[in-house]
Amino acid sequence: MHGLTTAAALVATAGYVLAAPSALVPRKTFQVSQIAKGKVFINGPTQVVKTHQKYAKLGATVPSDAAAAAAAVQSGSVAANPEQYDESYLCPVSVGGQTLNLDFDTGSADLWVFSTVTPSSESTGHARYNPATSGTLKSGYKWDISYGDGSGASGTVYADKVVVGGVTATSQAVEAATSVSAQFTQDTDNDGLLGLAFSSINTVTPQQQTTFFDTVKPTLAKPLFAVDLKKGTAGSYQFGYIDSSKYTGSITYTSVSTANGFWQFTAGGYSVGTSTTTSGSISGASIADTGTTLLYLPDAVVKAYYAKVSGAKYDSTQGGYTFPSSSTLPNFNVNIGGTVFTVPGSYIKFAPVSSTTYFGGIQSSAGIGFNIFGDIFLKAVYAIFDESQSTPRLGFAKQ
Ligand SMILES: C[C@@H](SC(=N)N)c1ccc(Cl)cc1
Ligand SMILES: C[C@@H](SC(=N)N)c1ccc(Cl)cc1
Repeated sequence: MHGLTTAAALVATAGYVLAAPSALVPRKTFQVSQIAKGKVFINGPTQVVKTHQKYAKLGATVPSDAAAAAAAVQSGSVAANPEQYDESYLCPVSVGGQTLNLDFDTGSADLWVFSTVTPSSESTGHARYNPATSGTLKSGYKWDISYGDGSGASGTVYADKVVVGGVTATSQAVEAATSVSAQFTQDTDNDGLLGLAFSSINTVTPQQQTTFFDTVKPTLAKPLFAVDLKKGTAGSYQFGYIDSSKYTGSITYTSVSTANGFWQFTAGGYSVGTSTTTSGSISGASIADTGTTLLYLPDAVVKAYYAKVSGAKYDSTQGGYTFPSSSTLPNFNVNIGGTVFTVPGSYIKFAPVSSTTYFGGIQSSAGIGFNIFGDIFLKAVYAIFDESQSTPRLGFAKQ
Protein backbone atom coordinates (compact mmCIF):
# COMPACT_ATOMS: atom_id res chain seq x y z
CA MET A 1 0.00 0.00 0.00
CA HIS A 2 2.65 2.48 1.09
CA GLY A 3 4.85 1.68 -1.93
CA LEU A 4 1.93 2.11 -4.32
CA THR A 5 0.89 5.34 -2.67
CA THR A 6 4.37 6.75 -3.11
CA ALA A 7 4.54 5.58 -6.72
CA ALA A 8 1.02 6.82 -7.45
CA ALA A 9 1.80 10.12 -5.76
CA LEU A 10 4.98 10.49 -7.81
CA VAL A 11 3.19 9.53 -11.03
CA ALA A 12 0.18 11.65 -10.15
CA THR A 13 2.38 14.72 -9.75
CA ALA A 14 3.99 14.09 -13.14
CA GLY A 15 1.04 15.87 -14.74
CA TYR A 16 -1.12 12.91 -15.59
CA VAL A 17 -2.62 10.01 -13.73
CA LEU A 18 -2.74 6.37 -14.87
CA ALA A 19 -5.03 3.54 -13.80
CA ALA A 20 -3.40 1.81 -10.80
CA PRO A 21 -1.54 -1.38 -11.99
CA SER A 22 -3.96 -4.24 -11.16
CA ALA A 23 -1.21 -6.38 -9.49
CA LEU A 24 -0.79 -3.62 -6.90
CA VAL A 25 -4.47 -2.90 -6.33
CA PRO A 26 -4.79 -1.99 -2.61
CA ARG A 27 -7.43 -3.51 -0.34
CA LYS A 28 -10.00 -0.85 -1.16
CA THR A 29 -10.63 -0.15 -4.85
CA PHE A 30 -10.49 3.37 -6.16
CA GLN A 31 -11.03 4.90 -9.57
CA VAL A 32 -8.09 6.77 -11.03
CA SER A 33 -9.06 8.34 -14.37
CA GLN A 34 -7.00 9.94 -17.13
CA ILE A 35 -7.06 13.75 -17.21
CA ALA A 36 -9.28 14.36 -20.25
CA LYS A 37 -7.64 16.47 -22.99
CA GLY A 38 -5.53 19.50 -21.99
CA LYS A 39 -2.30 19.20 -20.12
CA VAL A 40 -1.68 20.06 -16.52
CA PHE A 41 1.71 21.73 -16.56
CA ILE A 42 3.49 21.41 -13.22
CA ASN A 43 7.10 21.76 -12.26
CA GLY A 44 8.58 18.29 -11.96
CA PRO A 45 11.47 19.10 -9.62
CA THR A 46 9.19 21.06 -7.30
CA GLN A 47 6.77 18.15 -7.19
CA VAL A 48 9.56 15.68 -6.51
CA VAL A 49 10.71 17.86 -3.63
CA LYS A 50 7.15 18.12 -2.29
CA THR A 51 6.65 14.35 -2.49
CA HIS A 52 9.89 13.61 -0.67
CA GLN A 53 9.08 16.22 1.95
CA LYS A 54 5.63 14.58 2.32
CA TYR A 55 7.35 11.30 3.16
CA ALA A 56 10.23 12.79 5.14
CA LYS A 57 8.76 11.24 8.32
CA LEU A 58 9.25 7.87 6.61
CA GLY A 59 12.89 8.68 5.91
CA ALA A 60 12.57 10.19 2.40
CA THR A 61 15.20 12.86 1.79
CA VAL A 62 15.08 15.43 -0.99
CA PRO A 63 17.69 14.63 -3.67
CA SER A 64 20.05 17.62 -3.86
CA ASP A 65 19.68 17.93 -7.65
CA ALA A 66 15.89 18.12 -7.26
CA ALA A 67 16.24 20.80 -4.61
CA ALA A 68 18.53 22.79 -6.88
CA ALA A 69 16.26 22.28 -9.88
CA ALA A 70 13.23 23.27 -7.78
CA ALA A 71 14.88 26.60 -7.13
CA ALA A 72 14.61 27.31 -10.85
CA VAL A 73 11.19 28.90 -10.41
CA GLN A 74 11.63 31.53 -7.74
CA SER A 75 9.27 34.50 -7.59
CA GLY A 76 8.30 36.98 -4.90
CA SER A 77 7.07 40.45 -3.99
CA VAL A 78 8.41 43.00 -1.51
CA ALA A 79 6.89 46.24 -0.16
CA ALA A 80 8.26 49.63 -1.26
CA ASN A 81 7.65 52.05 1.59
CA PRO A 82 7.81 55.80 0.80
CA GLU A 83 9.82 58.32 2.80
CA GLN A 84 8.21 61.71 3.51
CA TYR A 85 7.16 63.39 0.21
CA ASP A 86 8.06 60.12 -1.59
CA GLU A 87 11.74 61.29 -1.57
CA SER A 88 12.68 57.64 -1.96
CA TYR A 89 11.17 54.20 -1.33
CA LEU A 90 12.68 51.66 1.10
CA CYS A 91 12.24 47.88 0.86
CA PRO A 92 12.96 45.36 3.68
CA VAL A 93 15.75 42.98 2.65
CA SER A 94 17.35 40.11 4.61
CA VAL A 95 21.15 40.40 4.35
CA GLY A 96 22.96 37.59 6.14
CA GLY A 97 19.80 37.09 8.19
CA GLN A 98 19.60 40.76 9.22
CA THR A 99 16.75 42.98 7.94
CA LEU A 100 17.83 46.27 6.36
CA ASN A 101 15.63 48.79 4.53
CA LEU A 102 17.22 49.37 1.14
CA ASP A 103 16.58 51.87 -1.66
CA PHE A 104 16.01 49.79 -4.83
CA ASP A 105 17.71 51.74 -7.57
CA THR A 106 17.36 50.92 -11.28
CA GLY A 107 19.90 53.73 -11.89
CA SER A 108 22.89 51.98 -10.28
CA ALA A 109 24.28 48.45 -9.95
CA ASP A 110 25.84 48.13 -6.47
CA LEU A 111 24.18 46.45 -3.48
CA TRP A 112 25.77 48.33 -0.61
CA VAL A 113 24.80 48.52 3.05
CA PHE A 114 25.55 50.36 6.24
CA SER A 115 27.56 47.91 8.33
CA THR A 116 29.49 47.26 11.51
CA VAL A 117 32.52 48.44 9.52
CA THR A 118 30.90 51.87 8.91
CA PRO A 119 32.20 54.44 11.42
CA SER A 120 29.53 54.92 14.10
CA SER A 121 29.83 58.70 13.56
CA GLU A 122 28.47 58.09 10.03
CA SER A 123 25.98 55.31 10.77
CA THR A 124 24.06 56.32 13.92
CA GLY A 125 20.35 55.60 13.42
CA HIS A 126 20.89 53.11 10.58
CA ALA A 127 20.44 49.31 10.64
CA ARG A 128 23.87 47.83 10.07
CA TYR A 129 24.93 44.56 8.40
CA ASN A 130 27.35 42.49 10.48
CA PRO A 131 29.46 40.39 8.10
CA ALA A 132 30.87 38.37 11.01
CA THR A 133 27.57 36.49 11.31
CA SER A 134 27.63 34.69 7.96
CA GLY A 135 29.58 36.81 5.49
CA THR A 136 32.63 35.61 3.58
CA LEU A 137 35.17 38.38 2.98
CA LYS A 138 36.16 38.79 -0.68
CA SER A 139 39.72 39.61 0.19
CA GLY A 140 41.13 42.70 -1.54
CA TYR A 141 37.81 43.60 -3.22
CA LYS A 142 36.76 47.26 -2.97
CA TRP A 143 33.94 49.48 -4.19
CA ASP A 144 33.45 53.24 -4.54
CA ILE A 145 30.33 54.89 -5.95
CA SER A 146 29.22 58.48 -6.60
CA TYR A 147 25.63 59.46 -7.40
CA GLY A 148 24.23 62.22 -9.56
CA ASP A 149 23.33 64.36 -6.56
CA GLY A 150 26.95 64.37 -5.39
CA SER A 151 26.43 61.80 -2.64
CA GLY A 152 28.53 58.65 -2.46
CA ALA A 153 29.93 55.74 -0.46
CA SER A 154 32.78 53.21 -0.54
CA GLY A 155 34.00 50.10 1.24
CA THR A 156 34.77 46.37 1.21
CA VAL A 157 32.96 43.32 -0.18
CA TYR A 158 31.51 40.13 1.33
CA ALA A 159 29.51 37.21 -0.08
CA ASP A 160 26.36 36.43 1.86
CA LYS A 161 22.74 35.27 1.55
CA VAL A 162 20.31 37.96 0.44
CA VAL A 163 16.52 37.43 0.43
CA VAL A 164 14.03 39.83 -1.24
CA GLY A 165 10.34 38.93 -0.91
CA GLY A 166 11.27 35.28 -0.50
CA VAL A 167 13.56 35.25 -3.55
CA THR A 168 16.95 34.01 -2.37
CA ALA A 169 20.44 34.74 -3.66
CA THR A 170 22.52 32.20 -1.74
CA SER A 171 25.79 34.02 -2.45
CA GLN A 172 25.35 37.70 -3.35
CA ALA A 173 28.08 40.35 -3.36
CA VAL A 174 27.24 42.53 -0.35
CA GLU A 175 29.20 45.78 -0.38
CA ALA A 176 29.81 46.94 3.20
CA ALA A 177 30.36 50.69 3.58
CA THR A 178 33.50 51.87 5.36
CA SER A 179 32.62 55.45 4.39
CA VAL A 180 29.37 57.23 3.39
CA SER A 181 28.64 60.88 2.49
CA ALA A 182 26.62 63.18 4.74
CA GLN A 183 23.44 62.83 2.65
CA PHE A 184 23.37 59.10 3.44
CA THR A 185 24.28 59.57 7.11
CA GLN A 186 21.40 62.06 7.45
CA ASP A 187 18.83 59.86 5.66
CA THR A 188 18.26 57.47 8.59
CA ASP A 189 15.40 55.67 6.77
CA ASN A 190 18.01 54.41 4.30
CA ASP A 191 20.25 51.45 5.26
CA GLY A 192 21.79 51.17 1.79
CA LEU A 193 21.01 50.65 -1.88
CA LEU A 194 20.10 47.61 -3.97
CA GLY A 195 21.13 48.36 -7.54
CA LEU A 196 18.94 47.11 -10.39
CA ALA A 197 20.70 48.70 -13.38
CA PHE A 198 22.93 46.48 -15.55
CA SER A 199 25.90 44.83 -13.84
CA SER A 200 28.20 46.47 -16.42
CA ILE A 201 28.25 49.58 -14.17
CA ASN A 202 28.92 47.77 -10.89
CA THR A 203 31.90 49.51 -9.22
CA VAL A 204 33.59 46.54 -7.48
CA THR A 205 37.29 45.97 -8.29
CA PRO A 206 39.33 43.90 -9.12
CA GLN A 207 36.34 41.80 -10.29
CA GLN A 208 32.98 43.43 -11.13
CA GLN A 209 30.03 41.80 -9.29
CA THR A 210 26.45 41.05 -10.35
CA THR A 211 23.35 42.85 -9.12
CA PHE A 212 20.82 40.91 -7.04
CA PHE A 213 18.60 40.62 -10.13
CA ASP A 214 21.45 39.28 -12.28
CA THR A 215 22.44 36.85 -9.50
CA VAL A 216 18.94 35.31 -9.16
CA LYS A 217 17.83 35.76 -12.80
CA PRO A 218 18.55 32.12 -13.87
CA THR A 219 16.41 30.86 -10.96
CA LEU A 220 13.41 33.14 -11.58
CA ALA A 221 10.17 31.83 -13.10
CA LYS A 222 10.54 34.70 -15.61
CA PRO A 223 13.74 36.79 -16.00
CA LEU A 224 12.09 40.11 -15.13
CA PHE A 225 11.08 42.38 -12.29
CA ALA A 226 8.14 44.79 -12.04
CA VAL A 227 7.73 48.07 -10.16
CA ASP A 228 4.53 49.42 -8.60
CA LEU A 229 5.45 52.65 -6.79
CA LYS A 230 2.59 54.71 -5.36
CA LYS A 231 2.05 58.31 -4.21
CA GLY A 232 2.15 58.58 -0.44
CA THR A 233 1.59 54.91 0.32
CA ALA A 234 3.36 51.56 0.08
CA GLY A 235 3.86 50.04 -3.36
CA SER A 236 5.88 46.96 -4.24
CA TYR A 237 8.44 45.25 -6.47
CA GLN A 238 7.76 41.82 -8.03
CA PHE A 239 10.62 39.52 -9.01
CA GLY A 240 10.04 36.68 -11.50
CA TYR A 241 6.45 37.52 -12.40
CA ILE A 242 4.05 40.24 -13.50
CA ASP A 243 1.09 40.85 -11.15
CA SER A 244 -1.88 41.34 -13.46
CA SER A 245 -3.90 42.90 -10.62
CA LYS A 246 -1.53 45.88 -10.55
CA TYR A 247 -2.43 47.38 -13.92
CA THR A 248 -5.31 47.99 -16.29
CA GLY A 249 -5.39 47.52 -20.05
CA SER A 250 -2.32 46.15 -21.79
CA ILE A 251 1.42 46.52 -21.30
CA THR A 252 3.22 48.64 -23.92
CA TYR A 253 6.80 47.54 -24.49
CA THR A 254 9.64 49.72 -25.76
CA SER A 255 13.22 48.80 -26.66
CA VAL A 256 16.13 49.38 -24.27
CA SER A 257 19.76 50.31 -24.93
CA THR A 258 22.13 48.94 -22.28
CA ALA A 259 25.12 50.87 -23.71
CA ASN A 260 25.37 53.12 -20.62
CA GLY A 261 24.36 50.44 -18.12
CA PHE A 262 20.91 52.00 -17.57
CA TRP A 263 17.38 50.95 -18.56
CA GLN A 264 17.56 53.51 -21.38
CA PHE A 265 14.73 54.14 -23.83
CA THR A 266 13.39 56.82 -26.19
CA ALA A 267 10.34 58.84 -25.17
CA GLY A 268 8.03 60.38 -27.79
CA GLY A 269 5.53 63.23 -27.87
CA TYR A 270 4.12 65.02 -24.86
CA SER A 271 1.31 67.37 -23.89
CA VAL A 272 0.41 69.50 -20.88
CA GLY A 273 -3.10 69.45 -19.38
CA THR A 274 -6.14 67.31 -20.07
CA SER A 275 -5.58 66.78 -23.80
CA THR A 276 -3.77 63.50 -24.35
CA THR A 277 -3.04 64.40 -27.94
CA THR A 278 0.72 64.64 -27.73
CA SER A 279 3.10 66.41 -30.09
CA GLY A 280 6.78 67.18 -30.43
CA SER A 281 9.16 64.70 -28.90
CA ILE A 282 11.22 64.40 -25.76
CA SER A 283 14.71 64.76 -27.19
CA GLY A 284 17.65 62.68 -26.09
CA ALA A 285 18.01 59.42 -24.19
CA SER A 286 15.74 58.72 -21.22
CA ILE A 287 16.24 56.28 -18.35
CA ALA A 288 13.72 54.57 -16.05
CA ASP A 289 15.17 55.27 -12.63
CA THR A 290 13.55 54.20 -9.34
CA GLY A 291 16.44 55.78 -7.40
CA THR A 292 15.73 59.32 -8.59
CA THR A 293 12.86 61.17 -6.94
CA LEU A 294 11.78 63.52 -9.72
CA LEU A 295 11.10 63.62 -13.48
CA TYR A 296 13.93 65.38 -15.36
CA LEU A 297 13.08 66.48 -18.93
CA PRO A 298 14.58 68.73 -21.66
CA ASP A 299 14.49 72.47 -20.97
CA ALA A 300 11.98 73.15 -23.76
CA VAL A 301 9.51 70.62 -22.31
CA VAL A 302 9.92 71.96 -18.75
CA LYS A 303 9.41 75.55 -19.90
CA ALA A 304 6.27 74.53 -21.81
CA TYR A 305 4.94 72.79 -18.71
CA TYR A 306 5.46 75.63 -16.20
CA ALA A 307 4.15 78.19 -18.73
CA LYS A 308 0.77 76.69 -17.76
CA VAL A 309 1.32 77.32 -14.01
CA SER A 310 0.74 80.92 -12.95
CA GLY A 311 3.44 82.22 -10.66
CA ALA A 312 5.85 79.42 -11.55
CA LYS A 313 9.50 80.41 -11.96
CA TYR A 314 13.01 78.98 -12.00
CA ASP A 315 14.38 79.75 -8.51
CA SER A 316 18.20 79.46 -8.52
CA THR A 317 18.33 79.47 -4.72
CA GLN A 318 16.05 76.42 -4.63
CA GLY A 319 17.80 74.95 -7.68
CA GLY A 320 14.64 74.39 -9.69
CA TYR A 321 11.15 75.47 -10.70
CA THR A 322 8.86 76.54 -7.86
CA PHE A 323 5.26 77.84 -7.78
CA PRO A 324 2.73 79.21 -5.25
CA SER A 325 1.31 76.71 -2.71
CA SER A 326 -2.17 77.68 -3.97
CA SER A 327 -1.41 76.39 -7.49
CA THR A 328 -3.36 73.60 -9.18
CA LEU A 329 -0.97 71.85 -11.53
CA PRO A 330 -1.79 70.48 -14.99
CA ASN A 331 -1.27 66.81 -15.94
CA PHE A 332 1.80 65.81 -17.92
CA ASN A 333 1.16 63.32 -20.77
CA VAL A 334 3.92 61.39 -22.55
CA ASN A 335 3.82 58.95 -25.46
CA ILE A 336 6.03 55.90 -24.90
CA GLY A 337 5.96 53.08 -27.43
CA GLY A 338 2.72 54.40 -28.92
CA THR A 339 0.73 54.66 -25.68
CA VAL A 340 0.10 57.95 -23.87
CA PHE A 341 0.75 57.80 -20.11
CA THR A 342 -0.52 60.56 -17.80
CA VAL A 343 1.23 61.89 -14.70
CA PRO A 344 -1.50 63.64 -12.67
CA GLY A 345 -0.78 67.30 -11.84
CA SER A 346 -1.14 66.42 -8.14
CA TYR A 347 1.95 64.17 -8.45
CA ILE A 348 3.94 67.13 -9.87
CA LYS A 349 2.97 69.37 -6.93
CA PHE A 350 5.88 67.71 -5.17
CA ALA A 351 6.82 69.28 -1.81
CA PRO A 352 6.69 72.59 0.08
CA VAL A 353 9.93 74.60 0.32
CA SER A 354 8.24 77.31 2.46
CA SER A 355 4.77 78.25 3.71
CA THR A 356 3.96 79.89 0.38
CA THR A 357 5.97 77.91 -2.16
CA TYR A 358 6.16 74.38 -3.61
CA PHE A 359 8.97 72.66 -5.50
CA GLY A 360 7.99 71.05 -8.80
CA GLY A 361 8.21 67.34 -9.60
CA ILE A 362 9.23 68.13 -13.17
CA GLN A 363 12.68 69.71 -13.50
CA SER A 364 15.25 70.27 -16.25
CA SER A 365 17.61 67.51 -17.39
CA ALA A 366 19.99 70.10 -18.87
CA GLY A 367 23.53 69.24 -17.79
CA ILE A 368 22.71 65.63 -16.83
CA GLY A 369 23.24 64.17 -20.30
CA PHE A 370 19.96 62.23 -20.38
CA ASN A 371 16.34 62.55 -19.22
CA ILE A 372 15.37 60.75 -16.01
CA PHE A 373 11.92 59.16 -15.63
CA GLY A 374 12.17 58.93 -11.84
CA ASP A 375 9.59 58.23 -9.14
CA ILE A 376 7.25 61.10 -10.12
CA PHE A 377 6.62 59.24 -13.41
CA LEU A 378 7.00 55.67 -12.15
CA LYS A 379 4.31 56.09 -9.46
CA ALA A 380 1.83 56.77 -12.29
CA VAL A 381 2.45 53.45 -14.07
CA TYR A 382 3.23 49.73 -13.57
CA ALA A 383 6.73 49.28 -15.00
CA ILE A 384 8.25 45.99 -16.21
CA PHE A 385 12.04 45.61 -16.42
CA ASP A 386 12.11 42.62 -18.75
CA GLU A 387 14.97 40.38 -19.89
CA SER A 388 12.76 37.59 -21.23
CA GLN A 389 13.43 38.48 -24.89
CA SER A 390 16.61 38.44 -26.98
CA THR A 391 17.35 42.00 -25.77
CA PRO A 392 16.11 43.80 -22.66
CA ARG A 393 12.90 45.81 -22.90
CA LEU A 394 10.79 48.10 -20.70
CA GLY A 395 7.05 47.61 -20.34
CA PHE A 396 4.65 50.28 -19.10
CA ALA A 397 0.97 49.90 -18.18
CA LYS A 398 -1.59 52.25 -16.65
CA GLN A 399 -2.41 51.64 -13.01
C1 LIG B 1 21.22 57.87 -12.53
C2 LIG B 1 20.85 58.84 -11.44
S1 LIG B 1 21.65 58.36 -9.89
C3 LIG B 1 20.96 56.88 -9.49
N1 LIG B 1 19.72 56.58 -9.76
N2 LIG B 1 21.78 56.03 -8.85
C4 LIG B 1 21.32 60.23 -11.72
C5 LIG B 1 22.43 60.46 -12.53
C6 LIG B 1 22.86 61.75 -12.73
C7 LIG B 1 22.17 62.81 -12.15
CL1 LIG B 1 22.70 64.44 -12.39
C8 LIG B 1 21.06 62.58 -11.33
C9 LIG B 1 20.63 61.27 -11.13
C1 LIG C 1 21.48 61.37 -1.29
C2 LIG C 1 21.28 59.88 -1.04
S1 LIG C 1 20.17 59.69 0.29
C3 LIG C 1 18.77 60.38 -0.22
N1 LIG C 1 18.77 61.32 -1.15
N2 LIG C 1 17.68 60.00 0.38
C4 LIG C 1 20.88 59.12 -2.26
C5 LIG C 1 19.87 58.17 -2.25
C6 LIG C 1 19.62 57.43 -3.38
C7 LIG C 1 20.36 57.63 -4.51
CL1 LIG C 1 20.07 56.68 -5.95
C8 LIG C 1 21.35 58.58 -4.53
C9 LIG C 1 21.59 59.33 -3.42
